[in-house]
Amino acid sequence: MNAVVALDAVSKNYGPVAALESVSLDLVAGETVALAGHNGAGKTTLMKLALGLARPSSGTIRVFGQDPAGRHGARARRRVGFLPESAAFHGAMTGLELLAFYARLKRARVEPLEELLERVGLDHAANRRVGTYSKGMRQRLALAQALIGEPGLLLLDEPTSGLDPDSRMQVYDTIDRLRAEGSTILISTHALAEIESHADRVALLHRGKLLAAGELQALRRKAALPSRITLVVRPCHTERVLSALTVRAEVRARSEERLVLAVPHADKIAALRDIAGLGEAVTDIEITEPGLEALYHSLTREDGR
Ligand SMILES: Nc1ncnc2c1ncn2[C@@H]1O[C@H](COP(=O)(O)OP(=O)(O)OP(=O)(O)O)[C@@H](O)[C@H]1O
Repeated sequence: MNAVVALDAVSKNYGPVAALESVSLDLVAGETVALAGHNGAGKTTLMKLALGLARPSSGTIRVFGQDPAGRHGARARRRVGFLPESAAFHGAMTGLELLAFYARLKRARVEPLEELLERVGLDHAANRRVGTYSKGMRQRLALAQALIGEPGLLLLDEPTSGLDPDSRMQVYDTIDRLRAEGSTILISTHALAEIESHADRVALLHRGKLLAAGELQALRRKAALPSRITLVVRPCHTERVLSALTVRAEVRARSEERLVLAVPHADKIAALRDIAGLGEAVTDIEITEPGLEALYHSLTREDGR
């Protein structure tokens, strides 16, 4: 399958700082990949390389088969929509005027702009001055700006940064809709816990290195992190529950009526069978699989950092 974005052993140095170290990563048409990592991991640098705003120190990057910073990069760059980490707009213009301005800059068609505002849930505010928009509305306007010209690739740099939970949800709703329509999207984020359900694959960056890339389920299996089982037990039954377990289980927390266990993924079903056999000694159960944050911690520990 042809990659929309293909990085092959890409390194980028800023003087002594290695912002990216030999990163190889492909993004194929129709998939949403979360580029996840903490501050300074190299996420924005990777986006800048994909936009042709910077060149790799070594290795190659191709966007739609072209070097985006090369002689023929303009054709590829025109097919990319970009949401920068902090977008600033002129407050005196209306949402619609602003999109028309950006459409002219991009030499894109101006007619479907109302439709774009509708897609990001801003049609009701099309003729309001941007200065009266909330931060969440401005971010959705920035997303609409990135969608001008029906780009084949969307690069979203920290799209939910600094937003309250409601606004974050609205941005994710828009991203989910674009994803369902088959857009190709690269989202950079340090909000590891919340990105999980909004991407097909995750690429974990840490201090310029790609720690892992793949579907979350597969990464979880590979990291073999334990599942967390929380049990509510009848008073004074915790010991009985523990002695009934035939699998390795680490007790993470314990009180008279509550047990929190860490159980290896491979032993989870056997543990549940043991617990089911206890009848009414256990009154409630909750199973939590390790999230992206736990995975990231485990991989950075392995990496010795
Ligand atoms: N123009 C530059 N000159 C010098 N160092 C830079 C430059 N741009 C980035 N860096 C450094 O490269 C590293 C990666 O930065 P980058 O902005 O790509 O990370 P990030 O993952 O996007 O971080 P954040 O989440 O904080 O935006 C950091 O150590 C940063 O200080």
